[in-house]
Amino acid sequence: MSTNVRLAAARYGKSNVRLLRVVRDDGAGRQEVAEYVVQLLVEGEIDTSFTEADNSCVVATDSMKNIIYALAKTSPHILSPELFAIHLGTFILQKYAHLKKAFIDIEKLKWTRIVVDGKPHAHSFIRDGDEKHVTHVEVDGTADKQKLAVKVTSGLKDLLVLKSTGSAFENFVRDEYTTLVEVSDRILSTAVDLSYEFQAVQVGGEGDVAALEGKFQFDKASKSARAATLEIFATDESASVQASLFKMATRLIEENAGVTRASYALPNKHYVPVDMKYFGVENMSPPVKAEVFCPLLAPSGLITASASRV
Ligand SMILES: O=c1[nH]c(=O)c2[nH]c(=O)[nH]c2[nH]1
Repeated sequence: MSTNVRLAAARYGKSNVRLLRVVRDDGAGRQEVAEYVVQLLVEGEIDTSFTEADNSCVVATDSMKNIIYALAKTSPHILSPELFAIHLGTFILQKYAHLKKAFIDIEKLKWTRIVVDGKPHAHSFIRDGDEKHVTHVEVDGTADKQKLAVKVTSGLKDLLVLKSTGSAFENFVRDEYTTLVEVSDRILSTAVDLSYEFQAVQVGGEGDVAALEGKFQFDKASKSARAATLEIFATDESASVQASLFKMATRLIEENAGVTRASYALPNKHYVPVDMKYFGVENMSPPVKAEVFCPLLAPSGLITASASRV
């Protein structure tokens, strides 16, 4: 074995654990469903499994998958991806003394109630979009297993939006490399990738998990983040993706007291006006008020930024 190489970092677990949980409210004759894709990784006293082929410290990733399914059955928090992730991280660290940190990612798929005769149906749902609610939870029991440090970052991804006007892009750097014309009116389209961080908290055990919902109102934050994103996108007279992005992040932080930071990654999915003047059709009358556009698959711009509470 080499003497000048050491294990610098190690983390392992199960990814892509797919589950759907039915929650029955027989009294109300209603059912809820939650479909998740879960990843659970851990850190701790596991180095010898890498360096000495010692599996005695390895909780098998197969067992981790079983723990995810077992808690999906028993957890009172299953309908909240954030609370379920905290419950899962807390559970695994308190069960196994040698595991010190847990990292949980959950992607929640979209199932919206079908409306029949104007009323939401009791147990039928439609996948109405590719958009996913996501959460990333870090639980740290390094200092104290009865006082776990918890960090939650939630967000959404693959939310595809387009506006056909109300967007301009002017006054940018013009030099020998510039071919883009300035436009006062253009199509703006993006696939929103958003994440927002909550204040760090301490959790003693499963009993404390429910209290976090009262503190952070994860579900309300998720709805408010989505609404802030969509409403600013629609109503802002956009000077650029950059300027609209910062307005979205500002509103999100202002509306959610528990959120400390909001980060967006917004691809600028270009729609290019088709130039038809060569065959005598006026599509682009200055300043480029076009009506027929060609969607460009690639390349796209990519605008990213974070805003934080001061
Ligand atoms: O909103 C935009 N921001 C840019 O930085 C940029 N660059 C570009 O070519 N088009 C756009 N649009």
